[in-house]
Amino acid sequence: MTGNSKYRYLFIINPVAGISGKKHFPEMIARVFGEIAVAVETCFTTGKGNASHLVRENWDRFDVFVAVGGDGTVNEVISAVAGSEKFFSLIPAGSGNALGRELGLSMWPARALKEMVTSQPKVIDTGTVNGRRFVNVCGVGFDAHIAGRFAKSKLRGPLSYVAHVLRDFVTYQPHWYRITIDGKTFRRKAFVVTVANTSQFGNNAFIAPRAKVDDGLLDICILKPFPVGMAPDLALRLFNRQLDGSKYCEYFQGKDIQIEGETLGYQVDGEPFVNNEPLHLSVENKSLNILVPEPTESLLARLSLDKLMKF
Ligand SMILES: Nc1ncnc2c1ncn2[C@@H]1O[C@H](COP(=O)(O)OP(=O)(O)OP(=O)(O)O)[C@@H](O)[C@H]1O
Repeated sequence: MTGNSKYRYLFIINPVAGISGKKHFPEMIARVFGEIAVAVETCFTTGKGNASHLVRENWDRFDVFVAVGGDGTVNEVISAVAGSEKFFSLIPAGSGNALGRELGLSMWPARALKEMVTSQPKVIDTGTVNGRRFVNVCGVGFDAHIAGRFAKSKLRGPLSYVAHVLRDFVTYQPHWYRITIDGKTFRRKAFVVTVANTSQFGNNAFIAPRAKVDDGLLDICILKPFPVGMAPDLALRLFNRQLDGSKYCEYFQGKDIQIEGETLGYQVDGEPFVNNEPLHLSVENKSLNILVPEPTESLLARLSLDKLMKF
């Protein structure tokens, strides 16, 4: 028996997240968790918004709501759990898996599930944008453009992201934005303006390398227009946690951010939205109880990969 045996778990599985089938998940979850938790149930989402609905519908029956899917599923579950005494957890099974990677979880669902048995409680920050909750990143510009493309695409998985980026980044036109960070306002033409609670878009693309999920701050990365020839250097920096060292990047930290612009399609944890109002973003310090295993080999593997890439 572990300390987690006192909890009642609801696993909310998105059947279309990522590229792997999910039909075997309920059986796998019952096998691993059946004997150690007070109660374990699984359910499948039926469409957009359904994961939040499933949390609310089952609120009193469970202590831990587990998202099984990608960052869109995570966003829907955390939106219903944040600010309460209930716990959130996740099995990364999507295309980008930004939060799972940030927390050092295994990208192999079966392994992540086994590691979850020994999870420890932690409290992390979330952000809000015009009243909508996010846990990873929110942004305007090229990332929002790609989120829109990806949402319409039938192909999922990391390679689908790469294909969209390669197809559109040469022709994408940067826009002007009026940005206010903790009361200081300035204008910038930008390829991307990202406001980040965690350091990455997903797939270890570190748009905000200094971001920490529990520091009470949002990190703002402004990627200015750059010559096409600089794309390989910026891509290398993105995956090597060094984007903030580029002369095309301006980097800030703050708690209260406003973004105004003519074109304000934006993305929230990878999901696209259209908006005609200025975006108001703020951090909610220590607003989400999570249950995750201590970072082990999966995080260590990532760290040693980072070290290798520096040589
Ligand atoms: N049964 C369903 N049928 C169709 N879409 C669904 C269903 N359940 C959930 N969705 C939607 O699927 C979308 C994609 O899910 P999710 O973001 O978890 O996976 P992903 O996009 O593959 O991974 P990532 O966000 O990590 O890149 C979300 O917008 C979610 O609302």
